[in-house]
Amino acid sequence: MTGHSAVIEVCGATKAYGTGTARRVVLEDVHLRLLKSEFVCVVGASGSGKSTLLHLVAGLDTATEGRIGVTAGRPAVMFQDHALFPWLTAGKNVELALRLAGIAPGSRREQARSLLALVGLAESHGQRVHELSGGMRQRVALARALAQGTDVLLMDEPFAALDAVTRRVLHAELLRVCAERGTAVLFVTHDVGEAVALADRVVLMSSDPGRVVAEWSVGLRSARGTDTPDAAGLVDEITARLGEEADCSARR
Ligand SMILES: Nc1ncnc2c1ncn2[C@@H]1O[C@H](COP(=O)(O)OP(=O)(O)OP(=O)(O)O)[C@@H](O)[C@H]1O
Repeated sequence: MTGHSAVIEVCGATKAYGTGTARRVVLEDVHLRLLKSEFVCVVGASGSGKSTLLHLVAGLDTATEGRIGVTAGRPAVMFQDHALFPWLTAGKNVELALRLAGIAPGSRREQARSLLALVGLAESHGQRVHELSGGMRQRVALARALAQGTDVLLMDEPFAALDAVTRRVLHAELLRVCAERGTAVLFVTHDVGEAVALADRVVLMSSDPGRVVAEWSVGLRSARGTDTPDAAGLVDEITARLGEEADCSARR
């Protein structure tokens, strides 16, 4: 991997599914680089290959061409569906991840407690997942992802199923936790407002095939996470460009 502090480096990644006349190029020559502690949101129309890109970076699928480098082993992944064990307590779910990360049995319980406290669930250690609200479950999922102890977190619409207020609270929590731990985040969403609220950088993908076609540095334009006129202007600008891309792909 080139560059000192890049934690994710995607170089010319192409992904095609099928063969012969059924071959379909979903991603084409995608380049993307994330530095330590950087928060990058990927937006694009449905089917533009955002999830596919995340799967490639996660090592859940392989690129047809190109190279994908991730430092510090396997990144943690968090999806819209929390995928927790509902019959286990919040604490046990996190402890399980700690066990898989090779943490010694004696310190798992304490570490699970402090991770749950970090995501604002200090009191819920002993509660079973099925007793928790949707927002609380996503917090447990975040604690479990953090339990893997990696510098890189990959998130695919993790808050899409939550109401606006809960989502806002979790945005603030996520930014705080990642800043505290120096975690880099690659976050997929089709909500441009969410992207501008969270990201240092927003990357826009085209469809058919998915390519990185535009990029905005949010920090240069507005303070993230706030309802400033600059942030609203940036949301409008990115949304307009997203619309142009959707029109282009509809004409192809
Ligand atoms: N295993 C697969 N086999 C064949 N085609 C696939 C496979 N996985 C994804 N695709 C196709 O790749 C394209 C991109 O899918 P992907 O889920 O990455 O898009 P997306 O931008 O994340 O979409 P959305 O915003 O709707 O979640 C879609 O047309 C999808 O049908």
